[in-house]
Amino acid sequence: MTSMTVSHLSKTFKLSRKERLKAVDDVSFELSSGATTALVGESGSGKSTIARMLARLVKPTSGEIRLATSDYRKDVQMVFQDPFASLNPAHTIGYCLRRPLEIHRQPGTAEELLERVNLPAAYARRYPHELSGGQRQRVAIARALAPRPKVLLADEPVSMLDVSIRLEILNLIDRLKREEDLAVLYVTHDLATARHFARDIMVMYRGQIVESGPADDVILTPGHPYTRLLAEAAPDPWAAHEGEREPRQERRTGPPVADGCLFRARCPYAVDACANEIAVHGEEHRVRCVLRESEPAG
Ligand SMILES: Nc1ncnc2c1ncn2[C@@H]1O[C@H](COP(=O)(O)OP(=O)(O)OP(=O)(O)O)[C@@H](O)[C@H]1O
Repeated sequence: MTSMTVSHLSKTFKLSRKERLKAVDDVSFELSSGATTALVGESGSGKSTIARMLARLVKPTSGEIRLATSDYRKDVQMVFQDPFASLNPAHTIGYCLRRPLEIHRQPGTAEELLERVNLPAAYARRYPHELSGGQRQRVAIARALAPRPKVLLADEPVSMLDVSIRLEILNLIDRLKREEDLAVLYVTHDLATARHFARDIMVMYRGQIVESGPADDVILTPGHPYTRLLAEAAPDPWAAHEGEREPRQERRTGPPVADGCLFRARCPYAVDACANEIAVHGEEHRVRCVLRESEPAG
């Protein structure tokens, strides 16, 4: 069942009097209950801006976000990248978890929420600084679940955690998704976990979704040259820390590209037609590339 429908969503940041940055450019997709959708792409491609618009932390420039249910504040919750910044150090874990229960008038206790994320109930009396990064992220997940949301936005939920515990946290989100029938948006630059945990993958490049479809199709038979590049360059997901992240994409403040494929300057297969308006090909597995017509994925 569709939980959230995103239509023609765009965000342009005003950098100065003259400079504008199109961080998200006409993006449409749906999130379904009981399914994880991954949003992948290199740093600066606009993934977080999409998640933050869905969480109502950033106002869209245009487009529409429609929720199947009526209580947006309760039904859409977010887990952030940094578990050290997301919990107020002045309050106990119990307080952090009881607040959303009270605000959203939900039954249950902080201790029950802790058990749902495999932490001892006694942790309710502890303070955030007494917990490890992974334990804090479990608390952040428990807090997000307290209002019994329909949609969970997970923005790089494990990229700041120790490699050794990343899978545990992703498995936890996966279990909760099944148990609570949640629609999960998993924002990541890690293709391996995207393929493992997501039903569908959307690939972003410079604010646009250049490819989307069932996870295995997108990863095993990528149709867009950019997805192929990402798949070939994919770092070992369990290696070291974030030091090996790709360089941020150069900012897009130059003269706007009127039409055509934004990847064409970097694309080894670019042809003249890439400068024209690019149609999206395919129904379930969609690819925004002119070559798609003559050269099917594979
Ligand atoms: N508040 C803001 N003001 C101006 N520019 C912004 C703002 N927020 C994001 N941007 C810019 O928008 C672009 C997209 O950023 P965004 O954080 O969405 O990318 P991302 O794909 O999530 O990258 P990362 O993986 O590094 O988080 C970047 O060029 C970024 O510098």
